[in-house]
Amino acid sequence: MSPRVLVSDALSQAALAIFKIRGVEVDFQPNLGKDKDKLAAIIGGYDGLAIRSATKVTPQLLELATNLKVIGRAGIGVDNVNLPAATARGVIVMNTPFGNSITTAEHAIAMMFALARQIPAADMSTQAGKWEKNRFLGMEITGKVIGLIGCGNIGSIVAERAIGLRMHVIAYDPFLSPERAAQLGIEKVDLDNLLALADFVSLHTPLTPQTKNILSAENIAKTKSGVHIINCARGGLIDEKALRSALDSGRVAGAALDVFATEPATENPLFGHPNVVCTPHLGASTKEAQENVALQIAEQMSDFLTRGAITNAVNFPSITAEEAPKLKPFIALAERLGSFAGQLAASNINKVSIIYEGALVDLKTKALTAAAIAGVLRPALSDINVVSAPSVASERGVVIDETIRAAEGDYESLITLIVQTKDEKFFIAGTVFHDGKPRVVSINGIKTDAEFSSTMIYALNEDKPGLVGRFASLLGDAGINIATLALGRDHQGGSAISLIAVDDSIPDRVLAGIRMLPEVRQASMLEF
Ligand SMILES: NC(=O)C1=CN([C@@H]2O[C@H](COP(=O)(O)OP(=O)(O)OC[C@H]3O[C@@H](n4cnc5c(N)ncnc54)[C@H](O)[C@@H]3O)[C@@H](O)[C@H]2O)C=CC1
Ligand SMILES: O=C(O)C(=O)COP(=O)(O)O
Repeated sequence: MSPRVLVSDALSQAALAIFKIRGVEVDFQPNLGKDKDKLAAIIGGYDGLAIRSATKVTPQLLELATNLKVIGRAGIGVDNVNLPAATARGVIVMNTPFGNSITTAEHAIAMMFALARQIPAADMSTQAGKWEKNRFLGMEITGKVIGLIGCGNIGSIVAERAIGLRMHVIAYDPFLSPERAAQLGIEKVDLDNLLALADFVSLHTPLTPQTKNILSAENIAKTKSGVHIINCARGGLIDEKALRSALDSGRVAGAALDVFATEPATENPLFGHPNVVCTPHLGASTKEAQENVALQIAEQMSDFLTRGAITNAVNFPSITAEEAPKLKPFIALAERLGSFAGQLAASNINKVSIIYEGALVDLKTKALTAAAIAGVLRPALSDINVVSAPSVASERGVVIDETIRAAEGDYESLITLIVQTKDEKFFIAGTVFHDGKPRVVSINGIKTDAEFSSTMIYALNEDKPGLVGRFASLLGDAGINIATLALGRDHQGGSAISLIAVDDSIPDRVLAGIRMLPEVRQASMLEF
C-alpha cells in the first residue's frame, strides 16, 4: 500500500505532483490545521503530515497519530511542533531551512520602509481624500544604523540588502564569528551597544528560552530614543505590552510586526497604535518561496516514506536503514550530552571535542558527532538539524575535534564531550546500558549516574549535609514531584553535583530559590 500524506496547511499545490510522481498518496486539506478537532479525528490514518505554521502538532495530536512517521514543515520554524513529543514517538520532523529566507528578509526590508515613510498610514489618509502632505514627514534610510538581533540565514540576507541601501549594519549574535561578520561587512556588537546605537532594530532569531522577550521592558528602555523596531521572526521575542508603553511615550517611534505572541492575532495590545504596522505572518508568503518550500518538503517526505532517506530532519541524523538500530541509542546519548552542555553554555562556544571509546569505534561516529553538535547548538539555533550541524558549526568558527580510542575506563562504550568557551571548559560523559537508555556518568570529572528526563535541575554545590532535604522542600512546597535524584562529588566536603529529574517545569521563582541556597554555586533547569 502506498504511504499516505495529509497536507493540513496552505502549501503550494506544486507539492502535490511531487508526492504523486514518487508514489505517495496525498490528501490536500489546506484549512484543516485551523480545526484541531477535525484534524485529531483523521490524523490516525496518515504516515506523513505536511504543514506550515497554522497546524499545531501537540502531544495530544501525536498520541492519536498512531501511524505517523514524518512531519514535514514547508518552512523554517518548527516551534508549532512539539519536538520532544514527536521525537519520543519516533516521528521524524523535517523542515526546509533555506527555501523562504530571501523572501522573509525582503519582508523585513519592506517593513523598514513602511515605517520610515509611514506608507500604510499615508495610503489610508490619501485614499480617504485627505491629501495630508505635511503630516507624513519621513526618515531617510541612507546612513542610518540597522541593528540585527540574530544574524543567521535571514539576518545575513537582511544585512546584505541593508548594505546595498547604504546603511551601517551592526549585529548581536553570540554565534556570529568575527570572520563571518567581516565577510558580511558588518560590525559584531553586544546587545547593549546594539540597542544604544541602532535607528532600526530588526529581530532574526528563533524563539528559545534565551531569546524569549529579548526585547523586554528593560531592553526597550536601553534603545536609542526614536528607534524603529521590526519583527519578522517570532512573536514571543518582544514584550508586547512594554512595546506598547514605549510607543505611547514616544521612545519607540514605530514598530512593524509580522508575528505576534498569540497567532492568529485577532486582538493585540499593539493594534490600533498610529505608529504600528502589522502584517499577518506574511514573511514567507511569496509565490517563489512557497513553491520552493513545498517542492522541497514533498521531495524530502516522499524520499523518506518510500526509500527511508532522511534529509533536513531536526530530530534525527541521516543514516541508512541497516545502521539505524545500532546507532539509535548512541545518537540519543550524543544529542542529549550536547544539549546538556549547550543549555549551560551562555554563548561563544569555540570548540567541541568528542571522544568515543570502546565498542563505539565500530560505529559511524560522524552521525554521533553531528547529533552531539546539533544538541550543543540547538538551544541557540532551534531549527538546526543533524545534517547541517557540522557545517553550521564550522561557519560559526566552532572547532570540532573527534577522537576514537579503545576503552580506557569502566564502560564498554563511552562518549565524552568537552565544550569550550572563551572562559571555560565543560566536560560531560555518558554511556548506554543494556536497557538502551542513555545516562550521564560524569560531569567535569565528578562521577554520577543519571538517566535523562524531560525536565531536570543541574546544580553545582558544596558537599554539605542537609542540601538534598532543602532541594526537596523547595520543590515540594512548589508542588513539584522529584522523579529521580543523582548525586556525585569529587571528595567529602568538596565540590558536588546534583541532577534532579522532576515531573513538571520549574517556575523561575523556584529556580531562584535554589540558586539562593548558600551551598549552591550554580543551578540550571535543563529540558530534553
Ligand atoms: N515571518 C515569517 O514568516 C518567517 C519567520 N522566520 C523566522 O525567522 C527566524 C530566523 O530564521 P533563520 O535566519 O532561518 O534562522 P537561523 O537559525 O539561520 O538564524 C538564527 C540566528 O539567531 C541567532 N541566535 C540564537 N540565539 C540568539 C540569542 N540569544 N541572541 C542573539 N542571536 C541569537 C543564532 O546564532 C542564529 O545565527 C526564525 O525564528 C524563523 O522561524 C523564518 C521564515 C519566515
Ligand atoms: O518558515 C517559517 O518559520 C515561517 O514562519 C513561515 O510561516 P508560514 O509557512 O508562512 O506559516
